[in-house]
Amino acid sequence: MTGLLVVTAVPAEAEAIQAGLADPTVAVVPVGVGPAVAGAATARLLALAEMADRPYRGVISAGVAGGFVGRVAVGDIVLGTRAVAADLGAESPDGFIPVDKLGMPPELLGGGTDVAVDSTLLAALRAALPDATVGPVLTVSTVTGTTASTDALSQRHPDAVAEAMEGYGVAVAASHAGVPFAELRAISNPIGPRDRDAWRLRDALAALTAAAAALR
Ligand SMILES: O=C(O)c1cccc(C(=O)CC[C@H]2O[C@@H](n3cnc4c(=O)[nH]cnc43)[C@H](O)[C@@H]2O)c1
Repeated sequence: MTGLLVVTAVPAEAEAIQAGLADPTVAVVPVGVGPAVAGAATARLLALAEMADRPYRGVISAGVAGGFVGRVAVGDIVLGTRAVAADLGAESPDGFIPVDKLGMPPELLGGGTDVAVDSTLLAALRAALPDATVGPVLTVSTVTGTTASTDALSQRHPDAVAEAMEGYGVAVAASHAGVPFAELRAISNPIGPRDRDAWRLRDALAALTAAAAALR
């Protein structure tokens, strides 16, 4: 049995986590941006480890994220309770319809649009990061960037704390491999009208480095 696998979107996130790690058995791999590439790359890493008879004992989707204003602040650490595929579905004149409400056979939906994180892994992370905000983390393929879409998303997910672009894909890969899943994010920007200059990447990456000691 090997240690934990931590997957990030970009190398800067992986380097930030690597810089704070205390446990040498944790592997940190930047796998790419978005749920499809992150899910496929994670599935491959998990399968290779399994074939080598060195399965990972957990996989964590980690990196920076947008935070819902009023629920979390820039620089905060978030621990996901569920990874929610928030834009997987259909638009309609009456609003967004999640894919699991479109009448498709459930077996085609791979467990639905909402994957719970592993309770044991989450409990260990909560104990090590008592100041973290805990709640559902949305996975989107398009970064939310208007007031209208922010309000709609916030109303559809009143308990969600953050959005990022990989968690659901990594969660599905973990679920198919039978490996416990969790999500750890540092808030780099508020979710809202797009303002790339307002992103506090350096602060968020520093928060990731500080949080990385909890990954063991
Ligand atoms: O340019 C850099 O130095 C740099 C350093 C670290 C990270 C990046 C990214 O571009 C990260 C992309 C990654 O961040 C997540 N993210 C962050 N904010 C949001 C958001 O408001 N909505 C959705 N996703 C967000 C996401 O997981 C991206 O993959 C650049």
